[in-house]
Amino acid sequence: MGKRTIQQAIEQVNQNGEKAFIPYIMAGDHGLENLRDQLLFLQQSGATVIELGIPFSDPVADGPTIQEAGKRALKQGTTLKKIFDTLQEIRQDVTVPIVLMTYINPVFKYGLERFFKDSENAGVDGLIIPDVPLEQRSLFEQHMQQTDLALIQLVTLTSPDQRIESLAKASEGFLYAVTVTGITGARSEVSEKLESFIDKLKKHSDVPVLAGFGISTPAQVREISSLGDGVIVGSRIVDLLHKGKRDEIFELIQAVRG
Ligand SMILES: O=P(O)(O)OC[C@@H](O)[C@@H](O)c1c[nH]c2ccccc12
Repeated sequence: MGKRTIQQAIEQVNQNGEKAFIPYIMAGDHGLENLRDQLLFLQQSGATVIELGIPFSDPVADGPTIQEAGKRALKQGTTLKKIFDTLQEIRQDVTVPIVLMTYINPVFKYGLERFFKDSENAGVDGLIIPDVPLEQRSLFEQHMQQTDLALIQLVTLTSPDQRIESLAKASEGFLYAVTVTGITGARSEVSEKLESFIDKLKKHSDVPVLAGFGISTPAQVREISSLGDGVIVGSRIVDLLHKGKRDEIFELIQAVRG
């Protein structure tokens, strides 16, 4: 468990000549009583790591699909405390590494020290906190250092070179290459600049480079995963899970196998 677990899981898949697939789901969408089943389904479908979103009332970086999932989760009474309790109960059944994606506000509300401690106790391996820039890391550095959690950094196509370098160096577990500018959600064309962008990231990063945002079809999964070490898919997974189309999720995940 911890920092190295995420990187190792991805590298192991890559060593087998395959790419990594990280599905994102919203914790508590359809009730936390279903979280175990959802995670096990993703694991059995071939997920390398799972990104689990914490529902929040003001999700500035989320597209409409994930915003709706967050609203559904909140309506079900999902709280951070209940998520940790559920994870603790089910964690031993789920073998894939888990990354929590949360905005900083719920973390402050929960209590910084308590958040990092409970994350670790619940078997969380890494964190994505998109609204805390690298420079502000000192906000929680002290508490984070007492844990073995990986802090995953996001880089965008529009980041200046120097910034790309520092983010690539700082990222733990993997480096998240944001492949479109703007919010999350499906889109149809692969950016031409993507290939050179991912090459550049690979050069500066000691951890695997995975691309995410706007990936929604098996063809896109195949194409984009081939440029780096794997892909992250959120909105499409959330949508298919909501509609009960599990066979399509399976197909999407299996697309990383070529
Ligand atoms: O939904 P998409 O377009 O497939 O993109 C993944 C993304 O949703 C997921 O990683 C995520 C959900 N919320 C976020 C907020 C910031 C960064 C990333 C995320």
